[in-house]
Amino acid sequence: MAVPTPLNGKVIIVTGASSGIGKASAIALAAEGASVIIAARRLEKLKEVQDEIQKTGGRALPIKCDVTIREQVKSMVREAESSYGPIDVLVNNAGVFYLTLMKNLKEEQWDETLEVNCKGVNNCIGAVLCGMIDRKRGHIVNITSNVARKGEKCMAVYSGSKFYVEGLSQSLRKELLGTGVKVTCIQPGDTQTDIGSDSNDTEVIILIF
Ligand SMILES: NC(=O)C1=CN([C@@H]2O[C@H](COP(=O)(O)OP(=O)(O)OC[C@H]3O[C@@H](n4cnc5c(N)ncnc54)[C@H](OP(=O)(O)O)[C@@H]3O)[C@@H](O)[C@H]2O)C=CC1
Ligand SMILES: N[C@@H](C=O)C(=O)O
Repeated sequence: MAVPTPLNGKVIIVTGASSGIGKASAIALAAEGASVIIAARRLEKLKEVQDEIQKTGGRALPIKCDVTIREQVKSMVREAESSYGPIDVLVNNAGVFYLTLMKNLKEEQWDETLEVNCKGVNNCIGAVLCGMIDRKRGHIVNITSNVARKGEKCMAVYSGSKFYVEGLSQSLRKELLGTGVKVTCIQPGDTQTDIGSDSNDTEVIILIF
């Protein structure tokens, strides 16, 4: 007989679940009995994660979604709810990271970092929040970073983007007091994933390696 767990039957969205921390989190949550919606841009990778979850008897629904595009996020949440029911937990994990010195003006990387790490978080929260408030329950989990509380060189824009999420979370937590909706930030330590592998600031690469 299956042992009941606190996550049994919960409906949980994990963004950025096609690799790294999001993928590992989705697999772990499904193993605890949650129905997991796995969202990211690379559908083929999401399907591999779904296969891995289903092989051990878990439930996972892959949905292609770019968190920077608000309409795609709303549609992902609609599809998730029509398949699995109301969202209990949103894990805002999708993120990008470039190691770069600000003076080297990697402007496209700055913009992408803010689009994904800040606006993507707004879009995802915006798509689930009213439903959670109406149901008087829900949990928003934001993946930030150690550099969300203390800056480090070569990470100015990334660190700023994660400070943003910490600030948003503190304010939202106060705004939601008494509603039954919780907000949590998690600051993972350094984890070996593909993040940062597209960094191409040669000065940083020379500095670090
Ligand atoms: N690794 C580490 O040391 C640490 C990581 N973190 C944070 O953890 C989170 C996960 O990072 P990690 O697992 O390391 O990195 P990965 O690069 O392995 O994962 C990042 C995920 O984000 C997704 N993603 C990126 N852009 C978008 C987008 N526009 N829309 C939807 N999904 C997107 C990617 O999927 P796809 O490309 O398929 O869209 C991918 O699944 C990030 O927020 C990161 O800042 C925090 C502290 C330490
Ligand atoms: N390693 C950094 C990015 O992934 C971090 O600690 O946030």
